[in-house]
Amino acid sequence: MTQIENYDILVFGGGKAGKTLAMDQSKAGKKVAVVEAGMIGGSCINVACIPSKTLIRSAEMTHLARQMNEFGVVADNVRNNLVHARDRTARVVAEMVATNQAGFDASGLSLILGRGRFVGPKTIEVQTESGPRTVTGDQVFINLGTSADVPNIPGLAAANPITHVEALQLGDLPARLVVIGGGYIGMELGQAFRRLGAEVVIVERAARLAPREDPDVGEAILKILSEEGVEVALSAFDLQVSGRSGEGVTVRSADGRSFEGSHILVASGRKPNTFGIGLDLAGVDTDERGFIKVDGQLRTSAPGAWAMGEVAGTPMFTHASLDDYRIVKSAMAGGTRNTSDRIIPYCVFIDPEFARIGSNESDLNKEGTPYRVAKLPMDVIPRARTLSHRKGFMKAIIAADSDTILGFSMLGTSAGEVMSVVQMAMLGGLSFTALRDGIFAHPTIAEGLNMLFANVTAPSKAA
Ligand SMILES: Cc1cc2nc3c(=O)[nH]c(=O)nc-3n(C[C@H](O)[C@H](O)[C@H](O)COP(=O)(O)OP(=O)(O)OC[C@H]3O[C@@H](n4cnc5c(N)ncnc54)[C@H](O)[C@@H]3O)c2cc1C
Ligand SMILES: NC(=O)c1ccc[n+]([C@@H]2O[C@H](COP(=O)([O-])OP(=O)(O)OC[C@H]3O[C@@H](n4cnc5c(N)ncnc54)[C@H](O)[C@@H]3O)[C@@H](O)[C@H]2O)c1
Repeated sequence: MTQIENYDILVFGGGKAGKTLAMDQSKAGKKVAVVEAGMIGGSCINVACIPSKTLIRSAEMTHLARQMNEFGVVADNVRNNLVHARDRTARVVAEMVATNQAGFDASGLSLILGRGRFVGPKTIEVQTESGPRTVTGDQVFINLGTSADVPNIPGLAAANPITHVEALQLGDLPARLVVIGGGYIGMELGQAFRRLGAEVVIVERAARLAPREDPDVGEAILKILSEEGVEVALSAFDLQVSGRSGEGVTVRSADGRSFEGSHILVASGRKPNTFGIGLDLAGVDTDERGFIKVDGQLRTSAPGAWAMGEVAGTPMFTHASLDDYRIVKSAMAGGTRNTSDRIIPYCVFIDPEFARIGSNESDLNKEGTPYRVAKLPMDVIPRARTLSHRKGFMKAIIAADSDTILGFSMLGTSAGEVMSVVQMAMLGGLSFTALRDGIFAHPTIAEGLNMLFANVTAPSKAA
């Protein structure tokens, strides 16, 4: 065994929560090490949110350029250069990696690059370029993230499918991309590749897109994608794949439908990076899917070991992982913040965006909770007309017997930003009338909130 190096704080996996905690604790004077396989700054900036949103922006610009006539601009023969788009994406990623590296350096933490695995409680062996190192921590924080799951579909693994990692680095546009899964990644990248010039077919096993959202959301997204030429095959079960990605593939569903493509992208969910890393030797328990079991303050079953971010079953968003850091920091200082007392917003970066905070109709119907609903089509909002961004709607959910805002969903331009306005009202405990009667600048998209909340009906009187 190599000589053991001891740290006060040992962070295993440098995702959003882990790197933030590590810098914070190092600046506070603790001796801190981060064991990271190679993605400085974690998956968000290297292979996930940042490169996908950067490529999506290139796709959006291409799409807009094709519509220039509508705006009185003559732009003929518009086409996308994927190599330039890819290089722009790589530059944005490189800048953010450099910013993260500078942050690590300034904080004084030790970054140990190499794949790690537990060899005992709070003890990790790391395979670094210069050989194995063994490190321990008084407290260990596991933030290992997840990877694309390649489902057990006959022929899929043999087809050598690409994942988001390869898709975001392509220099040659696939002629026809078959996407397995119509969730976040499938919808975002499916639309982007269509706009970049590829034919795209999304094969989804659920009966509608965005199945966790209200049916009107999935229907509206389906219409938007279909109008752009993205083919969407719903209720596609028991798939079988033949061929190889890059050479030609065929996907068949049980009902006899067949989808051909040049490439296949798998986007059907994620699996935790917990396999083969000795969690049993560390005394850290996992659930049947491999996610680490934690309590409400993110403690694992092993004393002095915590888990944060996706690997701990936290909703798969960077801002949720960041909030795990806040919860752990609070818990370390004796605080009581808990994962059960937070509402996590999210935004799907299709165009127009879809964003949600709090409950939707489907959630409340399932619970049997009565509510009031107000809906507003985007095309009545003056700003949406000036921008020619008329698609989608806003929807607010209000308690049946009080003015409390229970939730907000929006499919429309700037949905992520407008949702944050409603989120602040919810966090501040404001009633919906504050958004109905507040003065918003004209003409902004947020101004639509005045109109939306003016549509809330009066509470029903108890009999
Ligand atoms: C294509 C895509 C787009 C996304 N877009 C968004 C978005 O727009 N907005 C949003 O909020 N979320 C988005 N997400 C989700 C988001 O990326 C994650 O929720 C976020 O990065 C938080 O991850 P994390 O902190 O759990 O861990 P990660 O950031 O995944 O970090 C885990 C780290 O552990 C390291 N690691 C793993 N195993 C080992 C090992 N054995 N030894 C050493 N190191 C190891 C990995 O290299 C990695 O750096 C997207 C995800 C994908 C895949
Ligand atoms: N904008 C964002 O915040 C953003 C963007 C991308 C990813 N993410 C995060 O990453 C997570 C993973 O994304 P994802 O798109 O891989 O997963 P997802 O859970 O969002 O969607 C997976 C989809 O694949 C379908 N599916 C599963 N197995 C299938 C099969 N065998 N055949 C056909 N369809 C199948 C599911 O029904 C589902 O609709 C997301 O849940 C999200 O939390 C967030």
